[in-house]
Amino acid sequence: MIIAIDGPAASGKGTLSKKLAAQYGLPHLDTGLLYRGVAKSVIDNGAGLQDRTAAEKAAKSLNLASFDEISLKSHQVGDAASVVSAYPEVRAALVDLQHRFAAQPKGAVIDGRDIGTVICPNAEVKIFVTASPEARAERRVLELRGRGEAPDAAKILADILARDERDRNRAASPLIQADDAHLLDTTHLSIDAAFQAAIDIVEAVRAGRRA
Ligand SMILES: Nc1ncnc2c1ncn2[C@@H]1O[C@H](COP(=O)(O)OP(=O)(O)OP(=O)(O)O)[C@@H](O)[C@H]1O
Ligand SMILES: Nc1ccn([C@@H]2O[C@H](COP(=O)(O)O)[C@@H](O)[C@H]2O)c(=O)n1
Repeated sequence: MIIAIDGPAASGKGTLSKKLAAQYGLPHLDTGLLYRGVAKSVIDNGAGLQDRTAAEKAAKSLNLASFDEISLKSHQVGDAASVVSAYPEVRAALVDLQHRFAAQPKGAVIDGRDIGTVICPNAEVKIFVTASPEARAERRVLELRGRGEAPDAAKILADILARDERDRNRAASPLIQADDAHLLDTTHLSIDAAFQAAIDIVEAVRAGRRA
């Protein structure tokens, strides 16, 4: 079974994906980490984010084994990732890896922005996770505080809005809800309630396929 989870930044995709993967015994891929890896590599190599050749080279030589998730998960790297992810050549370089992950015998839970629309259009279950920008910014602020940082809440909200704008309006694989995706708005849901709602969606789809 392939479960495709898409949605904007800090909507709770990763949290839900990890929990669904544990629930159903499936491997999980956070595709945002791939784009973050490309952005970090470009930055570390001293190239500018507008340098498309450097970004494509970084995407083609991405080494997952060297990923340091903590540094990749920083707010700045997330913003940089949304710049390089708009380059079609970067996206193209990362498609095979995602397809190979999805082709595992038991299936997979994969989260990102274009999983239900481009990477796994035939996924059995598609969930589009969303939440208001304010709720997402508040979650991100709490997350960063938990890591010992002192984020500026107004700037975090502005950055989330700017990232939404870039991700939704780019030409290559924009963030969009697939026609057959189930919308899950977590604005007023706790993590546990959102997880239960996601399980309800998966179980309803499975029951429908059995019927
Ligand atoms: N329903 C929820 N209620 C409150 N906090 C939540 C909820 N879901 C997730 N969170 C918290 O919000 C933060 C962002 O969640 P998460 O990393 O899952 O989002 P994401 O969509 O994967 O983000 P990104 O795409 O930017 O990586 C985390 O600190 C997480 O614990
Ligand atoms: N399938 C994907 C996944 C991510 N992106 C881009 O990467 C940025 C960071 O992603 P996070 O999920 O880790 O926040 C994101 O803003 C997107 O620009 C993507 O394009 N496609």
